[in-house]
Amino acid sequence: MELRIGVVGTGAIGEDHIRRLTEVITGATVVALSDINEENARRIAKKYNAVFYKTGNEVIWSPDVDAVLIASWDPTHAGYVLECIKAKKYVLCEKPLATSAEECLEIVNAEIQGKKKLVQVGFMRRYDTGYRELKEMLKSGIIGEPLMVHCCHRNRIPGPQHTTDMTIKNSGIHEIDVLRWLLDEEYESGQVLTVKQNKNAESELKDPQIMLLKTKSGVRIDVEVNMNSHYGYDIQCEIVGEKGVIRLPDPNTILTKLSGRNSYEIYADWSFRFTRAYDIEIQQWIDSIKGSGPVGPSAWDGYVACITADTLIKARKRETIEPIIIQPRPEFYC
Ligand SMILES: NC(=O)C1=CN([C@@H]2O[C@H](COP(=O)(O)OP(=O)(O)OC[C@H]3O[C@@H](n4cnc5c(N)ncnc54)[C@H](O)[C@@H]3O)[C@@H](O)[C@H]2O)C=CC1
Ligand SMILES: O=C1[C@@H](O)[C@H](O)[C@@H](O)[C@H](O)[C@H]1O
Repeated sequence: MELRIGVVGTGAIGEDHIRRLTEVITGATVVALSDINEENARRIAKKYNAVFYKTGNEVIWSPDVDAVLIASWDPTHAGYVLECIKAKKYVLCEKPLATSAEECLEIVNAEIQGKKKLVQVGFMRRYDTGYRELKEMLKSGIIGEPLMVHCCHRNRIPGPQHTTDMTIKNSGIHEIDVLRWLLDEEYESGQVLTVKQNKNAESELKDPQIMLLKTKSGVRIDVEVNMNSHYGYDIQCEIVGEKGVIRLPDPNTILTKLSGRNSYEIYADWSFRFTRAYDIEIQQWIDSIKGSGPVGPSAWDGYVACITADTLIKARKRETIEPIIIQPRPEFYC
């Protein structure tokens, strides 16, 4: 049975997910889409033989749509996810789940009231081969207990209208989620350092920033989130354990030997770096919702990531170390 998918938001990743659902993923067809950029959405609808709807809610409530993928701007996510829960439809929402922890809790409570897990959040790094291997190695105990984690999240240039808070809530939120998943424990406290300003950054944008996190067991984490690396998209993660160190591999690009140099390509952005992870994420989402329901990052994971990001933003503004206070996890998400 082909699952009929509606897509809300057909910008960069929305269009890429539509291509993926059409050309790579099996068992699903994009039948409907919407975007406030009507001209672009109509172009994509024509290209993929889907129906254009004027509003996202029309896509969500359409009887021709079985499940929804949300890839519109961050502040629109919560409203659309709540609408999907009302319509009792499965939804894969790009990260962040919402732009505040309060909105995330509203989603969590609506899902619990509906008595059915419908929501998955687009934390695709959990599907990246490198991160999965790191998790397996940590579990094997080969490096002993993890003690420290050093990460870099470097973007070549920021997207339009990128703000200082978004560096944490839109970009750094990937590390917030994936490190909690890797280490399999919650955070205790967080802090953000701003550093000497990159003069290539827009003047209002504090860039780069360093997120510092401490987990409940005492693991210390530092993450450089840099929106203006200029040289490329570069994701690094090194875990220092009691007996050794493990490190996320760089993407497997071709080694070129030319003019007296060895060189590897560095990808320009996330769409190249995580292509395979998105493919696996979406295929597993489709397969799971045809079966007993989503098994990927839940609305609860979306909430924990968001409250952590909110706390880090507060810590940066106050120049303090802030406790990360997470509500008790409801039985529904255990
Ligand atoms: N998992 C990942 O690695 C990535 C996730 N994302 C997430 O995906 C979302 C979209 O990001 P991009 O595609 O890079 O941005 P984009 O700006 O290229 O596309 C966003 C689209 O949303 C549309 N939109 C805005 N308000 C809307 C509304 N009320 N209803 C319907 N459409 C609306 C815009 O017109 C635009 O076409 C963001 O939430 C972002 O955080 C983006 C890139 C990578
Ligand atoms: O989610 C993503 C973007 O929205 C974000 O802006 C980038 O910084 C991330 O690396 C990318 O994965």
